[in-house]
Amino acid sequence: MSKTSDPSAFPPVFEARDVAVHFGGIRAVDGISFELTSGKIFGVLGPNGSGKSTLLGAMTGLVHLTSGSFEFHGSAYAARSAVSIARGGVARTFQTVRLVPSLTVHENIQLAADQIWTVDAGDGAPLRGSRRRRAAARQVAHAMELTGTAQIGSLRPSELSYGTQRRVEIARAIAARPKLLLLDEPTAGMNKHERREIGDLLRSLRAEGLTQLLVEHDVDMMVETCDHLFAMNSGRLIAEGTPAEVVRDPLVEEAYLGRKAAGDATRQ
Ligand SMILES: Nc1ncnc2c1ncn2[C@@H]1O[C@H](COP(=O)(O)OP(=O)(O)OP(=O)(O)O)[C@@H](O)[C@H]1O
Repeated sequence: MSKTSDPSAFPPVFEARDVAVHFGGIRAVDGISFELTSGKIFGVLGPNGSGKSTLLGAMTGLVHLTSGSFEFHGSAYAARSAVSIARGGVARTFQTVRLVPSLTVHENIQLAADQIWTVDAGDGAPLRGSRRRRAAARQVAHAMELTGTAQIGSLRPSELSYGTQRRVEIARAIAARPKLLLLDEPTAGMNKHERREIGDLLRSLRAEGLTQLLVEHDVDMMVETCDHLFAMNSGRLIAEGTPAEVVRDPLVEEAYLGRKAAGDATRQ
């Protein structure tokens, strides 16, 4: 159980129970359980190939579970399609930028809102016509404001720095008005300044109550940004707790931090 949760006061937003994803003989995710509670930033640390992206893929319906189950706001969803999971409120960004090159920033962000906005936030009634368009436009404007992309709405992805493209991707995910946002290495390829900006952005999303699960290799950023960390190795959860606890865990040091340090030394 997540140490950040008090089950009686805050039922989990998301629960994974003994989840496994096998590709033939490869146990990419090998029987892990965890809970995500509301309005916090959770992080997943782990060396290359430890199963982090496969886990996010399974959580978003892009990868089939071999066994185990997920619950989102108390409802099972392992068998649902990726589209229905997204419509249900789980959004994600990918390791590589996936913006549509021929569309402007605004159009890219609008795309997500158009696909997702089918029901009213309050009463769940289907939204149609101008009501639907107005609701989507409000959410697009809000996502662009939050991510600092409002001033670049008319530009195309090729005119933006890599870091800004990543921010547009986050804006697109937020425009789908998720209840849970999964971020796969959002700061990959960014400089220190851009990484700090992304950290600030994730904290401002947390202040709005958005639950987030972040996969990152930048340990400093994870420690600064996350409320609770999970550490994976060879498809298994080897530690969880506060960032300070997890980075000091001997199993994590051996599996991830030690190996990274050795790798860094090799490259120098
Ligand atoms: N579609 C697939 N078919 C076969 N094997 C796969 C597939 N996807 C992932 N794997 C394997 O599953 C394991 C976990 O991979 P995964 O990409 O989830 O790790 P990761 O922790 O996200 O790694 P990285 O940090 O490098 O992105 C690896 O051994 C990988 O080669």
